[in-house]
Formats: sequence, C-alpha cells, structure tokens
Amino acid sequence: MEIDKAIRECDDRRLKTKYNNAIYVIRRALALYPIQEVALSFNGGKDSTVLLHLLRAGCFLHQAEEFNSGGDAVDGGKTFPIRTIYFESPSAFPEINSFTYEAASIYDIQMDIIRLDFKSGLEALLKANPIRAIFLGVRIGDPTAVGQEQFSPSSPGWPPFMRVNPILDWSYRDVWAFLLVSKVRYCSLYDQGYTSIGSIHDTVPNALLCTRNSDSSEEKFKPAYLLADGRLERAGRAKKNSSAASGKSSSISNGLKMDNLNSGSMLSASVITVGDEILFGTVEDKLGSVLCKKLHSIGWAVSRVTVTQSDIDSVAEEVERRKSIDDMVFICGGIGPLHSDVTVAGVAKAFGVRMAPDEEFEEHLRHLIGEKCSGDKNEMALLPEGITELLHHEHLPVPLIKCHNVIILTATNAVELDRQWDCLIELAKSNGILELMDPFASKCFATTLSDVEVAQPLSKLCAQFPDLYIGGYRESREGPLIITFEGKDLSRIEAASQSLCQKFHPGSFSKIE
Ligand SMILES: Cc1cc2nc3c(=O)[nH]c(=O)nc-3n(C[C@H](O)[C@H](O)[C@H](O)COP(=O)(O)O)c2cc1C
Ligand SMILES: Nc1ncnc2c1ncn2[C@@H]1O[C@H](COP(=O)(O)OP(=O)(O)OP(=O)(O)O)[C@@H](O)[C@H]1O
Ligand SMILES: [Mg+2]
Repeated sequence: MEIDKAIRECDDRRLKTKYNNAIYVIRRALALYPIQEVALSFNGGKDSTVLLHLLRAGCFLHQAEEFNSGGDAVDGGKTFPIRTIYFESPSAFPEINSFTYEAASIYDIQMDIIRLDFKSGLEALLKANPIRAIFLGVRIGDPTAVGQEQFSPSSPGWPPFMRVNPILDWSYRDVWAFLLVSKVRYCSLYDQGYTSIGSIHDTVPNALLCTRNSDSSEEKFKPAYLLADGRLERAGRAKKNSSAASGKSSSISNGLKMDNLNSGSMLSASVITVGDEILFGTVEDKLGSVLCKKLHSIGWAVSRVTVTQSDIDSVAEEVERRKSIDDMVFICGGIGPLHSDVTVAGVAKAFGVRMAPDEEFEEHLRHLIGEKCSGDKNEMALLPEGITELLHHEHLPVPLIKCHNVIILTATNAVELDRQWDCLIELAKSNGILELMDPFASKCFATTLSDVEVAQPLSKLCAQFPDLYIGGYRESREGPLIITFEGKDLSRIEAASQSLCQKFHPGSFSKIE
C-alpha cells in the first residue's frame, strides 16, 4: 500500500508517530463498527484529503488483518470501501468541487452528493443508511473542534452518530508533511496561497504568503505548505458574521417592549447560568436573580435569564443566540478545571474561535494555585483565542474574562458576586467596559380590585405609554394585586399612574413605598 510504505520509509519521526496514532484510531473505529456502518465526510479540503488517504491505508491494513485471520479476500486497496459523503454547496470554489469529483474517480470512491445543509443532510443520510460513525478531518485548531475528542458523539440536537476525528491532534505542519511525503494530489488552490478553505464568500489567499515583484504591482502567493506559522492558517478566512461576532446585531430586537425602550437610552443584557445541578433542582440559582437586580440598578434592561446544561454545545448555543440579541451577556457557573466546567469553551465555540493558552492568565492562575498549574497541562489557562480581554482589578485574585460582549463571572455565590460586581462597576467608571445608564424610576401600587376589572384599562395604558414597563403580579390568589410602573422618566410614570387611578373609584389603589 503506497501511503503506508511512503510514511514508513520517510525519516520524519514526528510524522510517523502522528500517522501511527491516526491509523490506530481508524482501526479501532473499524473494529467497533462494521464497514457499512461508517462514512467519510469528504470535501476536497487538505484535512479531508489527509483523512481520505489515512482511511485508504487503514482499510487496507484492517482488511489484510481480517484476511490473515481467515476473512474475505482483499481487493488490493483499489476500491475505497467506505461510503463517502460530500455536502456540495453553490458557494464552494469550483476548484474544490472539481478536485472532489476527481478524487472520487481516481480512488474509486462511492460518493453521495448531498445538497442540503449539514443537519438535514445527515438526518436524511442516517434515515436511508445504517451509518453509526462518521470520519471527519477536524483538527484541534479548528473552531469546530472545541470540546471534541477522537471519538465524540454528535452534539445534542444533531442526528445521533459518532464523530471520529483521527487527525484531531495534527498540526498544520503535520498535514503538509503527510501530503508532501506521500506525494498525493491535493486541491490546486493550496498552491495559490489558500491555506484553509471555506466558501467563495469568506475565503481569500493568505496574505502571509503574498509576494510582490518590485517591478510589478501584481500580487503572487506562495504555496500553502510554506506558511511558517500554522496557527495563522485561517488568516485568509473572513470573520464569520462579524456583527454577531463583535456584539449585538443592530436589526435584531427582543420584542415590542424592548424595541420601544431601545429607541431611547436602553441597553439590554441577558444572564446565563450554567449547571446541571440547578436543572436537577439540587441547587438553587441565586446568581441569576442577584445579577438582575444589579443590572437593573445601573439602568440596564434584562431581557432573559437562562440556565443551561453543563455541556459545551448547550452553552455555545445559548451564548451564540444571546450575544447577537443583547448588548451584553453575563455568564456564570461552570468555570474551573472539572469535566463539567465547560463555560469558557462554550463561549469560544459560540464565537467560532479555538481555545489557546493565555500566558497572562496562566501567570495569575500560577499565583493563585501554585506550580501545580502548568500551561501545558492546565486547561484553565486555555481561553478563547483572539477575542479575550482580561479585566484586572486589585481586589480580584484572577481577572475577569471578557469576550466581545460576553462577560464571564467566576463567582460561585452571592457574596463573591457582590465583590466581582463592585470591581466591574469601578472598571466601568474608569475605562467604560460597561456603560452605566440612568437608573430606572419606579412606582408600585396595591389594589383589591380583581384582575378582570383591571385587565382592560391596564392594557390600554400599556398602549398609551409604550416607553414604560407596566406590570402586574400577585403574591397570592387572595391577596392584593400589585401594579408596577418602571421607566427612565419619572414624569411619564406619574402620568401613567394618575391615568390608571382616574379610571377607578378614588382610593382603589394604594401606593407601596
Ligand atoms: C459530517 C458532519 C458532522 C457534523 N456534526 C456536527 C455536530 O455533531 N455538532 C455540531 O455542532 N456541528 C456538526 N457539524 C458542523 C461542523 O461543526 C461545522 O459547522 C461545519 O463543518 C461547517 O464549518 P464552517 O462553518 O467553518 O464551514 C458537522 C458537520 C459535518 C460535515
Ligand atoms: N461540505 C462538506 N462536505 C463534507 N464534509 C465536510 C464539508 N465541510 C467540512 N467537512 C468535514 O469537516 C472537516 C473539517 O473541515 P475544514 O474546513 O476544517 O477542513 P478541510 O476542508 O478538510 O481543510 P481546510 O482547513 O484547508 O479547509 C473536513 O475535513 C470534512 O471532514
Ligand atoms: Mg475547508
């Protein structure tokens, strides 16, 4: 088998180790799942090209072993025995498309072309075929690799299958060492300066490979394998939906009330707490309500408080949604070195960036925990790459973490939250990381009138005063009904409350101080 031979005969020890590990993962998968229950997800990119050839070698070795132990005959590795899927998209580069088809023809690959989005395509695939495991060319530096291992079940909300990532631990350099040593074909775009390929809308050649002749203004690009620092392989990728990545998108609003209030000087925040123990009912979430009170005290509107499960995808999904709706997102719980401490990784996934060691943060952790914390080993020193701002304050043993408009609070109880909040407010005053708004004014009334009597006049009042929050609640079915008015303009609150009182007999409402 030419791939296996080329790697074994080369003198790159690191590549041999990576190769052997990847082949081990592939052979484990082939031992766990019958060959008709696995698939390869192939898209003509460099990582999936590496994976294709590793699988060709892995299948050959697997089948040879089966043959030696009395199994079916080996066909010499000519036909590729694994069902292969390609999600073809109109926004793929033509070079990627033609290379994918060319590879299918050269290596005799039975390729299913899927023209649906990933989720629906996989649902249809799994319905029609007994697929239980899918090989992917995901590597640790990819944003989508956050939280994945060599064998990772698909995320909640995705059709159920095992994701098998044999080259998860391969670096950019390893990928190119493999492609060059094994002398296989790869997509021509990589010889034109493309180092990682997405769609035609978000990918350009990597500027770090640009060369310009002194006598001409023509731009030329060196081939991808000459990129010196593999960490910059995605430098040719545009930032994914940049408004969302950098904070709230301007067109999305959180319902009518928030729209009206936002037209004035209102900023909205959401609060996310992370913890299975809260969802089991074992522990009560106090931080969420304390944060609501604190945000209200600085004039912010809280649009949502959620509790999510302790898994990366649940956190990522919630953060991704809220960061583009609200001006600021506060997240607490799930921070530390335990397996359930997934908050920071979830934030990284929500922004589509990888986790990378942060030297400055590591230094703080070392002070706090001592030498037990080494940058290599301690996952706590990994932070979302390129988007993390550390918020320092003399009263904080470790800085708070801010990723664009998401602030990660490490408090585990109300007292700690008080301390962190006070530091945050001081920082807000000195460097404006958080805007301090005019506080809310409010008025509260109690009445013994029934809900039915009050309902209609109250909803008319809401229409008349769209700039106010007018609410009603009871503490018990028998007790009084409480009506609340909240807003930024006291005179409007006065006007609204007077208007309500005038609609009923005098004395129907008593003010609560
Ligand atoms: C076969 C396959 C399986 C996938 N499984 C998952 C999954 O379980 N969870 C998930 O969040 N994304 C899954 N994805 C989506 C990828 O994580 C990622 O969004 C996709 O490769 C597109 O990357 P891009 O947005 O950089 O183009 C899957 C994609 C493919 C092709
Ligand atoms: N359109 C697609 N069809 C099938 N599989 C895909 C598709 N897009 C991504 N994948 C799977 O996800 C993996 C990771 O994609 P990614 O874009 O990071 O790598 P790549 O395309 O192989 O290489 P590059 O980083 O150079 O673009 C691929 O190797 C492949 O297994
Ligand atoms: Mg790609």
